[in-house]
Amino acid sequence: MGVAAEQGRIGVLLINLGTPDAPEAGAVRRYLKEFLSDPRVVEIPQLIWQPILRGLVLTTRPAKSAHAYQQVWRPDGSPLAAFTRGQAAALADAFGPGVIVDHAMRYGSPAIADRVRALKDAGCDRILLAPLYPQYCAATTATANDAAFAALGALRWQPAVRTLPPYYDDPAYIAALRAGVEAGLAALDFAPQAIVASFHGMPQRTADLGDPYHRQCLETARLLGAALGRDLVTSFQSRFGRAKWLEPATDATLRGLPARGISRVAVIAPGFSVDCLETLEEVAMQGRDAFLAAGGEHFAYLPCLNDSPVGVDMLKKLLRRELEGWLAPL
Ligand SMILES: C=CC1=C(C)c2cc3[nH]c(cc4nc(cc5[nH]c(cc1n2)c(C)c5CCC(=O)O)C(CCC(=O)O)=C4C)c(C)c3C=C
Ligand SMILES: [Fe+2]
Ligand SMILES: [Fe+2]
Repeated sequence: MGVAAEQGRIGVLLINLGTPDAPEAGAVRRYLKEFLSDPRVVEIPQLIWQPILRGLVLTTRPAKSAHAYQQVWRPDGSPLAAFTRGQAAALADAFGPGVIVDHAMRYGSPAIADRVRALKDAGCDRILLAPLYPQYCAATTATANDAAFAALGALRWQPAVRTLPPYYDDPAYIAALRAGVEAGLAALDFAPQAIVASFHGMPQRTADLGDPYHRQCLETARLLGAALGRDLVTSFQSRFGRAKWLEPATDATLRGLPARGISRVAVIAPGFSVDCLETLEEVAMQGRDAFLAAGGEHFAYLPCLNDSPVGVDMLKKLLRRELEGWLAPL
């Protein structure tokens, strides 16, 4: 395509992780191959990792994961994709006619490179990249930005670019989480003795090498606990592979609560911008089963902010702030 006919627009690109196109082994295999081949995600030299990935992981995991995806798939697709589309749609007109809000996925579609080019072709000479991860992790935030920068590297006439910083301690994020938890608790027919805040895990080594993700999760939990006026039990889920991951693990934590006299629990996943396989299947289904099997009596999973008005308002606030100087002050 030639030079865009119109310039002077601003693009906002919401970026999330990505998800398979269908809850079937073939589609899951394609997704996992791209995801787990990212050196930002699995930090093992490719010469060693690729034979394990192709010979072992991609021959066994896709069928199991496809089965898990089938438990949560919606008529309009993967929950992660549907909620991310919902966020982009709800934000579409948030910043006026000169601002185009779009969304992309780091793995699968819509691809980041395609959406960056589309924004440029639509006349955006300024783009705000917004990886929707409250806590920074190189395996999520950095690789999303890397992919966008790689796409920019192919352009003769690059737009100016900003990136949304992590927002793990932002008062607007904590307030939105608090509102979501309070509404969720009010709708329950039991009073939980504990609230478990489950974050996605990562290898302990990644934290030791300087990734701030772990301490940003702990800070989010501390601030949210203070806002709610009660301590949260913090844990880390979705362990992958044999290395030591962040602890305590969510499944072990849930299994251990009844023995500590806690038989009524609510679980939240504040690190996930939207509900997805990891929250809806691993926590809300497997976690519930584990807790009840260990003697728990009441279990509730409270949804992520997703495309709720409270969640979208919070994103609007964060994004508007990053657009300061590009847009006239409010
Ligand atoms: C080496 C493995 C992984 C690291 C490191 C990792 C970090 C990480 N992931 C998220 C958010 C999500 N992960 C999701 C799925 C998922 N994650 C891994 C592995 C690692 N994640 C796998 C193999 C999978 C696929 C599912 C499976 O086969 O079990 C998802 C959900 C995707 C969906 O389609 O719904 C999210 C979201 C974060 C925030 C993070 C940082 C620490
Ligand atoms: Fe993950
Ligand atoms: Fe999982």
